[in-house]
Amino acid sequence: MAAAADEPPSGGERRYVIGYALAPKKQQSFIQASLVSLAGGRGLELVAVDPSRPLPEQGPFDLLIHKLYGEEWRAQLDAFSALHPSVPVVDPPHAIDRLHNRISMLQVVSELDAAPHHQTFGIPSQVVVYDAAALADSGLLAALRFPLIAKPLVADGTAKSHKMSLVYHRDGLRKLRPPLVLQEFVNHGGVIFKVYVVGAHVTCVKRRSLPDVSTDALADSAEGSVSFSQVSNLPTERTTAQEYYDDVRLEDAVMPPAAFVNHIAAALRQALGLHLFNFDMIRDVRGTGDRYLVIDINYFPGYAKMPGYETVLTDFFWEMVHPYKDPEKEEEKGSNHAVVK
Ligand SMILES: O=P(O)(O)O[C@H]1[C@H](O)[C@@H](OP(=O)(O)O)[C@H](OP(=O)(O)O)[C@@H](OP(=O)(O)O)[C@H]1O
Ligand SMILES: Nc1ncnc2c1ncn2[C@@H]1O[C@H](COP(=O)(O)OP(=O)(O)O)[C@@H](O)[C@H]1O
Ligand SMILES: [Mg+2]
Ligand SMILES: [Mg+2]
Repeated sequence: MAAAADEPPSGGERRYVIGYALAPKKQQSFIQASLVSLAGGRGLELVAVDPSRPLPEQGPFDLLIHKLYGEEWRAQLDAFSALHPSVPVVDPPHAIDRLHNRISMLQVVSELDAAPHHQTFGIPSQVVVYDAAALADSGLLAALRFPLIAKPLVADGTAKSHKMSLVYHRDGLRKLRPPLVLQEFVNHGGVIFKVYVVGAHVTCVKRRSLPDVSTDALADSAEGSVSFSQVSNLPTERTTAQEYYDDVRLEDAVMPPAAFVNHIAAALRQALGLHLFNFDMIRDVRGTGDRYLVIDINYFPGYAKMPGYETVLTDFFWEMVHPYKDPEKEEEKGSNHAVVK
C-alpha cells in the first residue's frame, strides 16, 4: 500500500487524496487542469482510480467520487466501504439507481412537500408504456393531452437513452419502441433551467430548450411524431431569424426565485440521498407562469459547464474530508487507513 495520505510531506500541510473513477470521456471533461490546480493548492490531490484493479491496492483515499456502473464496480465499492467505513463514497450506487428509470426519478419529485413560496412545482402528467400492445390501448392516453414527448424508460447515459420523440397525435405513437414514458409536452417559452447541486451548493443556469408547439402546428402535423436526440438537433428547422429570437428570448428569460430553487434542490438532495446531480426545470406558460415542472434529474452531470465549477467542487471536496467532528468521538475522523476495525 502507498504511504498514508495524512503524513504531511516534509513538514507541509496535511494532504488529502480524492480518488475519482470516471469513464474516459467524463474524466476528460471533469478533470481539468484548472480544477486539479485549485484543489491541489488546498491540499486536495485528485487521483485517478483504476476500476480494473482492487481498490485496497490503490489509495489510500480520503474520499471517493465515481460515475461507473455494473456489478463488479459495485462489489468493489462495497468491499472498500466494508474495509474503510469512514471514507465517504460519493454517491452510494443504490441511491444513483433511482435516476436510471424516468419514472422512479420523477416519483421523488411528486412526493416532496409543497414549497413555502408563491411558486409551485411538480412533474408533467405521464404514463409508462412497457410494450407495443399497451401503446394501442386507448385508455392509456385518457389522462394525457397531445403533444406528448416520448422518452426511453431507461436513463442510463447511453445514446439510446437520450433519444426522444415529439408526438403530435395518436398516429405518431405507432413508430415508438417501448419501454418508454409518454409525458405531456408542456410549452415553456423555449427556455429550460438547469439546476446544479454539489452538496449544499446550488447553481441555476438557463439554456435553450425545445420551442413551444402551437395549436396550428399540432393540427398541421402530417408526420405524427418527430425524433431527436439533442436540443441542439431540434426536430424543426429553425431559420436564422427564429434562431435570433430564440437567443433574445433566452437572454430575456427571468430566472425562478433563488429561494424557491434552493428549496427544491435541498428537498431533492435529502430525498435522493445524493450529493452530485442536476435537474432540468421548465416554467409552465399555460397558466400564470408561477408553476414549474421538473422533467429530468441526472447523476454527476457536466459540471465543467457550470460557472465557477472549480471553486464549487474544491469547496465540496474540502467539506467532505473535513466533516463535522464530534469531539467526543474523535476516533471516527480521518482517512481509511486510520480506521482499523
Ligand atoms: O443532461 P445535461 O445537464 O446536459 O448533462 C449531461 C448529462 O449529465 C450526461 O450524463 P448522462 O449521459 O449520464 O445523462 C453527461 O455525460 P457523461 O457523464 O456520460 O459524460 C454530460 O457530461 P459531460 O460529458 O461531462 O458534459 C452532461 O453534460
Ligand atoms: N415534458 C416536457 N415538456 C417540454 N419539453 C420537454 C419535456 N421533457 C423534455 N423536454 C425537452 O426535451 C429535452 C430532453 O429531455 P430530458 O428529459 O431532459 O432528457 P435527457 O435525459 O436526454 O436530457 C429537455 O431538455 C427539454 O428541452
Ligand atoms: Mg435533460
Ligand atoms: Mg437526463
